[in-house]
Amino acid sequence: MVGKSGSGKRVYKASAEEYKLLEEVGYGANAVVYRAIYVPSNEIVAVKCLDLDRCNSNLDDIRREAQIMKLIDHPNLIKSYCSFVVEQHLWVVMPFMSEGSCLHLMKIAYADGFEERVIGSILKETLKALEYLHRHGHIHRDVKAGNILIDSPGIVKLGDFGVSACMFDKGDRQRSRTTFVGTPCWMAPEVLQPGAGYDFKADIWSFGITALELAHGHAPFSKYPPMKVLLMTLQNAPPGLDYDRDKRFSKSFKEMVAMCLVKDPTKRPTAEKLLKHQFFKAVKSPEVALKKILADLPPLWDRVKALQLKDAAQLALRKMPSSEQEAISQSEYQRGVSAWNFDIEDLKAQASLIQDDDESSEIKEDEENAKGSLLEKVPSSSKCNSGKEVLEDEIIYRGGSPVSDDSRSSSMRVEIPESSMASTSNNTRTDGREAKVSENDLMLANERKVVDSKPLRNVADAKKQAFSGPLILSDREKPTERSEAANIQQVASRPDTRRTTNFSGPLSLPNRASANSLSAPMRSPGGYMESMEDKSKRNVVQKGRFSVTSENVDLAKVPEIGIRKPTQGSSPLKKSASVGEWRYISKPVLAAQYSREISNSSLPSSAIVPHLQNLFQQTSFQQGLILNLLNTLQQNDRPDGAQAGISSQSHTVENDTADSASSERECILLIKISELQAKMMALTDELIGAKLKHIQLEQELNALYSREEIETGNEEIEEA
Ligand SMILES: Nc1ncnc2c1ncn2[C@@H]1O[C@H](COP(=O)(O)OP(=O)(O)OP(=O)(O)O)[C@@H](O)[C@H]1O
Repeated sequence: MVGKSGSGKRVYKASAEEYKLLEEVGYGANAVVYRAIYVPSNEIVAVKCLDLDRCNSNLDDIRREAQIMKLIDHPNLIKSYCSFVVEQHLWVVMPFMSEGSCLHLMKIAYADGFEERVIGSILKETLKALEYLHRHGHIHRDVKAGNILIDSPGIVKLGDFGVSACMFDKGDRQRSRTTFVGTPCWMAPEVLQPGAGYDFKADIWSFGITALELAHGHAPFSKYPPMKVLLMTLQNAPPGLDYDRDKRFSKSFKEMVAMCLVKDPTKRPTAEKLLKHQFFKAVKSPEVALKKILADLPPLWDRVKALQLKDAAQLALRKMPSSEQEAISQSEYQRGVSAWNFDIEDLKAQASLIQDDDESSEIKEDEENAKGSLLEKVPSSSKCNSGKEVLEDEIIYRGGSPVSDDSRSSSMRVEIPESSMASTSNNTRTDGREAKVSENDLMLANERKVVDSKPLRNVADAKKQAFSGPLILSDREKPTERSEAANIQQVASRPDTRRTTNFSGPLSLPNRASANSLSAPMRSPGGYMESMEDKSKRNVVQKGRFSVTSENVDLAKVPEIGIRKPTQGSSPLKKSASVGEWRYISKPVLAAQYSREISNSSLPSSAIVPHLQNLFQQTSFQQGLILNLLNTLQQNDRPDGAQAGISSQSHTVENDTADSASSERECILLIKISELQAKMMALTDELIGAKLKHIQLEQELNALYSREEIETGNEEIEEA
């Protein structure tokens, strides 16, 4: 089997042996992307390795989709040269976009977003791609900065079309799919609204969100937990560029964004019409507009590594036993990974976790700006904690409204078996490679490390991993069998990071356990529209798990960074097969080993980061344990006898003294721990900065060397 390049001249063989995978240049919810060499012609290409196991799809359908991707022919769309199956992966060969995605660019160098002229140029190219797709009856459904790819010297292409996340649901697959996939921040309200159905105008909404993302460096609401974003998208006024706050942007840009972000899809312009908007008239060609932002950047793979390291460090720092799910989901969410499987039970559970103590100004601004019609129906005092009610009203009941046409509804509705709910295991990286940062990753050399198809085999290995440990800190293993008492006990034994900031009063239990134990089944008909011609055909918003996928960072690996790799199963932190479940193995022996290794070696500063992370994790974990012990002490000493077997009479003066002494100790410990945390964060930031600087210096040095070599060569020639 062979494929052809866009020009129709080059032929690509559909066989893994013909491709040499080089560095990892990107990762998404379902795929890892590599720079690769097409051996027969020595050409650089990109190979996207899509994990079919995670797609929950019929192979023929995926093949058909890949064919569609091959047929696409537009300068602003990434087309595939060919695709083929390697074990449980689909390899899609496509042009290599040397500057990566706009999201990567922002993360590495433009955290606050791009200048308007850059944005205009990127958006115009993207819009041309959308216009082409829509004209041909396709909806992209995943327009976002992470899917807008750039090649030097400024070619902009929309990617992730056709294969990503098995977006094209047709025929049988529509019925068999058990997850509703999308990237919440970018999703149009009608997409989130079960039963509403949607068409190509959903792309225009996502396009508007992408404009905001490029302007601010992040999508609106990205700091909120995912389920809150769903509610906010449905209930709040649409986000937009603020006329005062976003002074640096022109009126026409603001207008253009506002046109896209209208809740009623029929009122949004088509891509064709939008292209004629005033804003796009003055836009320069991307080669000119993007030149400045692409200058002086390290190679894509080094950027990706740096980002991975940063992500890993951030997650590790935030990672605490009871907040691991929030940390991961938040990270994924902010990255805009499109693998969110919505499950109302989990949504309800998450809703109960929403707190109004968000500190970021963005969140406050968002809340101030939010003048949602539906939200107004909810008493303000209960908005946050009543997320559950809001969900029930707005999602469950509306979503569950019966579809009158029985035959249609039977083909639309999908009820996920309990087993599949329990087995949603998306925690391993999509290609099965050890996530993120390995010892090699930490080496800053510009060596081009060649990888083979080993990562694909590792998937199976990763899945086979037995996760066991003496201390199980998850309450999710058997939700239906667990008693409330057991929940409480388990939660009591689980440290909660939020407590660390609360230095006074008794340590309260989080409500996650009870929230998570909600188990009422829910079905939800929903709406996808396949194409413009197919508007009447309603698709399924299926029940699935609100699954947290952490392909981006495998925290289980973080403690291993920079040290000898422990044997399988000996990592102190393991992911279990079920979502969000973590098991901790407290191992002082490992800690001792780490410190021995650190002190015995002259490691470069970059290699120390992971050790710091590890120390930090251990500290956090110990902190959790201390808190739990203190909590248990407090509960046992409580005078009201609420705890079994304790009577008020037993509360003596000694107990009072012990109480105050222990709470004093608790305070001191907590303060110390917080100080340690702050120091660790500062150190990690510093080291990451140093690493990036190192890369840059190395490049400069290399350039100097080669210049010198050339000069010496010239001199020799002259002398000769
Ligand atoms: N052709 C390419 N050249 C260079 N980098 C690429 C290419 N294709 C994809 N990437 C990088 O890989 C990342 C992931 O790819 P992609 O979005 O296709 O995967 P995915 O699993 O579908 O992700 P998502 O979760 O965003 O849907 C992109 O964000 C981009 O940074």
